[in-house]
Amino acid sequence: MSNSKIAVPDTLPLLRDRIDSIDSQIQSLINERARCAEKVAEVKLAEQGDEAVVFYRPEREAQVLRRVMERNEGPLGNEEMAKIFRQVMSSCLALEKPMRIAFLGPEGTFTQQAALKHFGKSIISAPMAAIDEVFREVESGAANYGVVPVENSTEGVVNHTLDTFRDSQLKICGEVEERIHHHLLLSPNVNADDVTHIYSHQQSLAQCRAWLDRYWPHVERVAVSSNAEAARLAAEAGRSGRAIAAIAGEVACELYDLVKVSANIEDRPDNTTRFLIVGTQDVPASGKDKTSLLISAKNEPGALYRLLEAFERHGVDMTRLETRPSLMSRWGYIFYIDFVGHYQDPECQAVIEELRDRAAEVKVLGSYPVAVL
Ligand SMILES: O=C(O)C(=O)C[C@]1(C(=O)O)C=C[C@@H](O)C=C1
Repeated sequence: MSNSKIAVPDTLPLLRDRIDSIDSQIQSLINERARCAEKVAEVKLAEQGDEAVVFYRPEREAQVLRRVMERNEGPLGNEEMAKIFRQVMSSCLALEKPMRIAFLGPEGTFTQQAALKHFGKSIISAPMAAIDEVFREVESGAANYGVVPVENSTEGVVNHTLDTFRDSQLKICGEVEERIHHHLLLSPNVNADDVTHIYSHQQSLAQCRAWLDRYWPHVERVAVSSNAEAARLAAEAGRSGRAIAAIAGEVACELYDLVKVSANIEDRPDNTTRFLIVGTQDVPASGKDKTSLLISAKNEPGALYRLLEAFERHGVDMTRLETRPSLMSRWGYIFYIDFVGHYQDPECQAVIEELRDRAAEVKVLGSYPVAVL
């Protein structure tokens, strides 16, 4: 008989006794798991050496979380259960080695929210002022990994992130998707009727454009470096009695003690942002992976067709294509292509080889597990 079929008592004291006893078993098991992780760290150090040791293994984490979801029988939902295991693994990894994660700051940004979703809460947060600073922090070894936004379902790509990959040797080690909910926030010291300006990041202002046109058509919109910065400025203004509202998310609202004037004001309810995890390691296949490429192509008729044709012929599923103008006058365009599969899969290897024959440059930005959570 499986555990889920054991009879549940039906009085409050008995139910609580039962919960206490289960908690104690769960706690012992979590510590037993943590001891295994400590041992894993010793084995990795012995096998790989101090310099080369890689504690964080995105492909293994993705496999663990997928398995949790597959075997889950409820009543807790699959995602809810995976989130619990996400945090257990985060604690275990911190025991092996605490990870310093650089992200597009300041504290309270959606990028920080994405970093916590991907790595769990047991990380050392390192907020950076700009996307290229996130890259530099990882390149210099000051941070283990970085988190940057790459595309939004309403506003399209974050060009700055794509452009930074041109000159960086960093690899994409993972992706994470976050549903973006924007709120109009104000200091509790001021009145909504007195609002003179609305601050936010330019992308957030754009994502709420229709709502702003409808409800705040005459209030000046001001683009600032991030929505968390907008929240900080709104809080600061409120302290001197100035009514400046901010558009930002939940984390920023809490961090700066603001109140929500209106919640979920984004024009599209399915507004989602995709973030990338950048690091220095090549991630082995997890069984469900994506690969990102950067391709410089000559500006000549049929150039893009010849690139795409290779995907079709080998049956490799392309999930994204972005075009950026090349910075070097000699080449016309840079394409960013995402496709399903790992670069070591035979059919993906075949495509990449053909692309190398047809393009000026093909850079594999990384293969990484498809986002689980
Ligand atoms: O399997 C490993 O390599 C581990 O280090 C263990 C573990 C885990 O807790 O399950 C922890 C960190 C890694 O990122 C992956 C998995």
